[in-house]
Amino acid sequence: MTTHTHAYKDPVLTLNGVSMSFNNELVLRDINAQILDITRPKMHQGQVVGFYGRSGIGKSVLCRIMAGLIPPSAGTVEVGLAQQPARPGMVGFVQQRYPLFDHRTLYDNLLVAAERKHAPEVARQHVESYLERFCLAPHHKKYPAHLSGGQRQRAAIAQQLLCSEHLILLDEPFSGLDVAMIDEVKRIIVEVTTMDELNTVIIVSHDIVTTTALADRLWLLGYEHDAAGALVPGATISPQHQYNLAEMGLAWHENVEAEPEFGQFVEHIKNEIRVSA
Ligand SMILES: Nc1ncnc2c1ncn2[C@@H]1O[C@H](COP(=O)(O)OP(=O)(O)OP(=O)(O)O)[C@@H](O)[C@H]1O
Repeated sequence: MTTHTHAYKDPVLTLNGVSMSFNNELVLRDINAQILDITRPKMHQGQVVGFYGRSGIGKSVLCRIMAGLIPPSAGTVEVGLAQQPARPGMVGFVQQRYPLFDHRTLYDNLLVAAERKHAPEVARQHVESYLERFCLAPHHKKYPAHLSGGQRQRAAIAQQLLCSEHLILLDEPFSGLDVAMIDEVKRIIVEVTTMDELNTVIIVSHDIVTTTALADRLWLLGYEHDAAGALVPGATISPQHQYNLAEMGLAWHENVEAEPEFGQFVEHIKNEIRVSA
């Protein structure tokens, strides 16, 4: 196992007693979790959090709460070094269908996002730099309908990064992609986290191997049982289901997936997911 030294600083995301009910049905129960800014020697790299759980357990609901799109029934979400309550637009949220404005070119889609945060001239510079970084420059005059699935996805990630405050949620970024595209999305996620030490990407995925290989931290949403063995209503992320891969020597590094400890850990996670619902 490779040892990678690291240190933690201030929080960049705090979930404080988050619960959510719909029509008296408790979906999420008392979630307490925190992501701290991580520093590594000679590296300015952010973090990737893999977020897992059985289908229908509440991952999308928690993402919408973290993105400030819906308020929780109880608890708070605080974002960024200033630890401000999450508001719409603060947290980038790339949903599966990659929503872009169909009647605007790719360039204009990105410019609208960048102008939410920057003055027009600075916004243009940011858009041009992101078009280059995400290999989208040759397509900047195209409308979303004329982009490939992968290009739309890269555009949606760039759009959310341009207007958000370092935190970005990706909902199933690997689903429906061929192996070459999965490699490309992985490269982009690594690129996003290496852009800025504060950049944090939360990946909701059923693709445990691909996501764990990229992750520094994992959250597993599941149910708990009471002392009598009965299921407690409402899914939560218990402390033992908040894994710190940096401390386990399994945080992202070249070819981590080839290491025997990685394979054993993935099997452990799969088993935990099987028994968590
Ligand atoms: N607006 C709503 N009103 C009522 N119930 C809702 C609402 N939104 C979500 N739910 C319920 O909350 C639960 C969790 O849904 P959610 O979409 O978060 O699951 P998920 O873990 O993202 O599932 P999947 O992996 O299949 O996408 C489901 O039972 C769903 O029906």
